[in-house]
Amino acid sequence: MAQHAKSSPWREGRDTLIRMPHARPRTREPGVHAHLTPFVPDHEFETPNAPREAVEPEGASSGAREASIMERVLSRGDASISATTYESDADGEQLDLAERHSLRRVDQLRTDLEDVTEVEYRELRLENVVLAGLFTTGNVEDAENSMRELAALAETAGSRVLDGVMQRRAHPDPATFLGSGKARELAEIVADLRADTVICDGQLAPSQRRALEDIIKVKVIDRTALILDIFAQHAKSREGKAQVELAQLEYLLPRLRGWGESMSRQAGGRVAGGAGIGSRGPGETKIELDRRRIRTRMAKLRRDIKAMAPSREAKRADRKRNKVPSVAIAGYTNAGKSSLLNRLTGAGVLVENALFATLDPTVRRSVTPDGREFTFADTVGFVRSLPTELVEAFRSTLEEVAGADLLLHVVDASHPDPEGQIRAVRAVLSDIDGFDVPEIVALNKADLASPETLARLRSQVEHSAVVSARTGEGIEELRALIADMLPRPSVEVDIVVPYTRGDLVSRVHTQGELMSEEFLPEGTRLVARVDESLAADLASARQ
Ligand SMILES: Nc1nc2c(ncn2[C@@H]2O[C@H](COP(=O)(O)OP(=O)(O)OP(=O)(O)O)[C@@H](O)[C@H]2O)c(=O)[nH]1
Ligand SMILES: [Mg+2]
Repeated sequence: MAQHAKSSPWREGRDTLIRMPHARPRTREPGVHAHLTPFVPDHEFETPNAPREAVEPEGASSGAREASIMERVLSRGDASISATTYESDADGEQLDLAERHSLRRVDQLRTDLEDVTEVEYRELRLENVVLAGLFTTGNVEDAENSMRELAALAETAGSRVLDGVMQRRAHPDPATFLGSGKARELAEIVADLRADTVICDGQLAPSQRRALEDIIKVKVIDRTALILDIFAQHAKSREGKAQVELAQLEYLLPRLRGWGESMSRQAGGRVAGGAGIGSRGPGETKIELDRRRIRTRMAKLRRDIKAMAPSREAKRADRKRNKVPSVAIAGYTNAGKSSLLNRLTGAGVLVENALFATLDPTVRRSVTPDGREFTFADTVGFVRSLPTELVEAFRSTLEEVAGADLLLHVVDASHPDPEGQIRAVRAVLSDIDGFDVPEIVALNKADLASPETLARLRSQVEHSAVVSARTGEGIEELRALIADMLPRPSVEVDIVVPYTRGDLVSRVHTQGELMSEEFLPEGTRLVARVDESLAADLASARQ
């Protein structure tokens, strides 16, 4: 064990919490932890540091703040709920980085819950956090990776990770997640560092969270809440936003007790009167009111999402009808999916050195080297053990993948555990009904990965390409592999198309595989492979 401790960044010990100074990838203050190893080797954390001022004016008393929140909530009738600031159904251009950052600056932990009800959840502001994890099964590396990922997620959410601690124990403590003694040690660390939030690496039962908060005296959240928060910050499309909000509410509902028992309280008459919800009876608690409003909001979101579905369905049906083959790009978050898509298509899809830069499906057109058209769809990044509340929120992305002709699975080959990432992605995909799409594994970040790792990974997957989205290495090979694995048009034709039907000739160029083209007096003679519908159109055009 001592050996292990030496090579590991953890300061291990059976009787103390294991601290993980490396959990702090971006240091802005000179201090003890200034020499930290980044989470991912290429993480430069170049994201501009948005100022993190609080939303409320300085000096605002908590009473005044509460009143202003209340006002905001009350000024939103049901009508404004449907007019929530959803942006266009962006299915392509999602480039407004500046806008994202300004959004983050205003309210870095924005949650759409503000539209619904005043619950403590949305007062959650992750500023200075300490991470807490359990180190259950023997493997130190896994535990470290999981904590590093949590640290990177926390950074993505806009918080500063001050420290990380882990406890070695076989099972989470049913009452307090960490053992209660360890929780008290953690409370001291938190007080020392003046942290305001603890993020637990796992899922906390509502009662565990409350018990931990009672001991630690600051907000405690779990991995799911953190991921939800990031999703809420990054969702761009109308549907993405609605789905994330629904997931947030689902998560929130059983946890409506407030952050610590002391914070739950009875609603004053002011709330009931102004909210315009006439059905509230005397003596009903604020929490019950919130719960009802949340359910109403959830029902509305479900209806909205249902109503949005046709456009996506229609788009896909359209592609199906035109028989444009599609390639879905999937992979672990931060693997380089968007970068690779940019390389392959020259598209300006957002690339950001933060996890979950992409939240909505983004479709691009491309052509194979032999001229066949197809589409690429970028997708959201996966995380290890994606919380179940979130799976539904990503169905739009996942459906995109399931409906594709080919899966381009991008892997960060420079990650400490690429196999674990591959497994995580495959596990989620295999959960989708009828998922049966041929897969190409793109071993990305070859510029950083070791040749041994690349060789090992290559030997484990059937169709792979070693690439670097950054340097362009291997991109041509990948293109060729994609062209090779895309479904081929099935009908072979040898046909003369009259010169009046240039449209058909160009369709053969873009959709078919052209073997030869010859210009005869009566028209263009084409020898090609095309799909059935084009073959039928060609046949009917023949004189
Ligand atoms: N060195 C190196 N860095 C890369 C390469 N490909 C991507 N990156 C970097 O990895 C980070 C993540 O890239 P993205 O393309 O945003 O990753 P993604 O998989 O789309 O991430 P999400 O959409 O957040 O899930 C960025 O900082 C990229 O510059 C590569 O081949 N080599
Ligand atoms: Mg992306």
